[in-house]
Amino acid sequence: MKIENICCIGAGYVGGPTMAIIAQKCPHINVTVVDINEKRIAAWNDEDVNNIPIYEPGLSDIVKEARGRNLFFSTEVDNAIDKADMIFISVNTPTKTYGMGKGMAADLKFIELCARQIARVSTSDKIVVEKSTLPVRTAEALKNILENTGNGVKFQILSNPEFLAEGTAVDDLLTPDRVLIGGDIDSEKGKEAVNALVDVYANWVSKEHILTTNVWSSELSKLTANAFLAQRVSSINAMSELCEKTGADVNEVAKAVGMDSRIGSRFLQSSVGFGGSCFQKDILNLVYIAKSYGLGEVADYWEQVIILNDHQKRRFAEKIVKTLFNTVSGKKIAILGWAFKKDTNDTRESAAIYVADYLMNEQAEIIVYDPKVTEEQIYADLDYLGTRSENENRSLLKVVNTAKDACRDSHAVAVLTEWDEYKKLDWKEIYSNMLKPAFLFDGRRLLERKAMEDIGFEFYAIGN
Ligand SMILES: NC(=O)C1=CN([C@@H]2O[C@H](COP(=O)(O)OP(=O)(O)OC[C@H]3O[C@@H](n4cnc5c(N)ncnc54)[C@H](O)[C@@H]3O)[C@@H](O)[C@H]2O)C=CC1
Ligand SMILES: O=C(O)[C@H]1O[C@H](OP(=O)(O)OP(=O)(O)OC[C@H]2O[C@@H](n3ccc(=O)[nH]c3=O)[C@H](O)[C@@H]2O)[C@H](O)[C@@H](O)[C@@H]1O
Repeated sequence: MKIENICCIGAGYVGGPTMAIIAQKCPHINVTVVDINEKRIAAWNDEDVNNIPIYEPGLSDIVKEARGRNLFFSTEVDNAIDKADMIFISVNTPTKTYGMGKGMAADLKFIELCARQIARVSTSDKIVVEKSTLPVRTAEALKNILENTGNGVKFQILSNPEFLAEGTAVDDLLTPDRVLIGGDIDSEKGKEAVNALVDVYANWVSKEHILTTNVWSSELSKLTANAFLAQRVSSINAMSELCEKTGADVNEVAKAVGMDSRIGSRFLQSSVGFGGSCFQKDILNLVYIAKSYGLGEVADYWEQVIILNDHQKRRFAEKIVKTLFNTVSGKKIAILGWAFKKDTNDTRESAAIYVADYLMNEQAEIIVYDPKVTEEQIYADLDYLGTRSENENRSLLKVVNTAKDACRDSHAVAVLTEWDEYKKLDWKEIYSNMLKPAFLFDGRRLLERKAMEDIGFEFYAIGN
């Protein structure tokens, strides 16, 4: 079976970059990315490719190359669905904020809406691909919706979770560690569908890196991968606190431990806590699934990863207050970095939001500088928390355009995102423009203790 037309529902952090790469690597396939968010689609279509809605190194060049040739962005969802042989569902699956499973389960309403829409408008057989991260056995529900249309159209459902990380999305998509495709491999039609998707990826990924499994293994592998990655961060962060008490240095510990080839060195960077749209959401989802099968110990085991992460964010903020003589009321604190990691403009679940909120509760005046995050986004993140009124958020926190401006006349500086440019700042000048004693809190282990102390800073770094 040869795929000629692909439709992707959801033009977000996954749908946009993933489809851009497919379009670039498969010029013989027409790829249409659709979304109900008109502003987002307009931005993807902006004449100036620098204005596409997602910042990812290398992405704008790929969009420039393929857009208008075989890559299209549109709000005409029905049209694109009907034309496609293969439909990726790449919509958001956030944690539920209401009703059963509130605060834990994944909210699948957007997924269900997509399935119903596909069922309603399709007039020819289609392969439906789960690209969103979903609870194990979601394909069963999708199948149920799709197969009960009564119009004779046949659907095959595949699971093809995405493992890209933000900030390195283009590289991750071009050279993935593996592509995972789950399908109904016990049936001929199912195998055909799996092979059709394998063939798409085989345009640039070697066959050894394309793994096929049954649907449930594929769905569960995605949650498992994120849980393992987040667990490593929480594990090293747990050690960071012990390091601070004992004189050990968490970077040295991470290096020593990571050199054991059975452990490996990646994902052992201690930090102010992991953020991002997925780690927390996917682990909560895993905990909820385990509980729903009555697996209390399994649920508790994974929940601890989140509990430790919340603790890490809180203890960093507490450290600032304690160090500043137990009060930050009326004190100016500069926050460098709002994105949840470097090289992305995504701020979802960023540790910076929680640290700022904590300090604002202590009546600190916060000044933020982030090279890629807009003022509008920063206020939206705070307003979303609902801790205080919109007016109060705007009076307690200001956003500026340079690190120098953020730090001027401040009592303390907190580095919360590991942007490369912060390493190259003129820290001497920053120090000279701050109130004394000048406190510097490094939540990312970005700066050298000795160099900072030589300048005169009172320096604190996670795990050291
Ligand atoms: N952000 C990431 O780095 C990764 C995310 N994922 C998973 O991928 C999925 C998508 O995540 P993101 O791209 O970050 O989300 P996102 O929020 O950036 O994008 C989702 C898009 O879907 C659109 N949408 C929702 N319902 C729709 C509908 N019925 N019709 C048309 N468009 C609709 C929304 O308007 C939004 O633009 C989630 O399940 C997430 O867990 C997986 C791997 C990496
Ligand atoms: O499902 C998803 O959404 C994605 O989630 C993560 O990707 P992402 O959240 O974009 O970024 P990561 O590089 O994993 O970082 C997540 C958070 O952990 C933090 N982190 C990461 C690594 C580390 O050693 N220490 C650490 O504190 C980062 O600063 C960041 O806040 C996974 O790495 C991807 O494989 C997955 O596809």
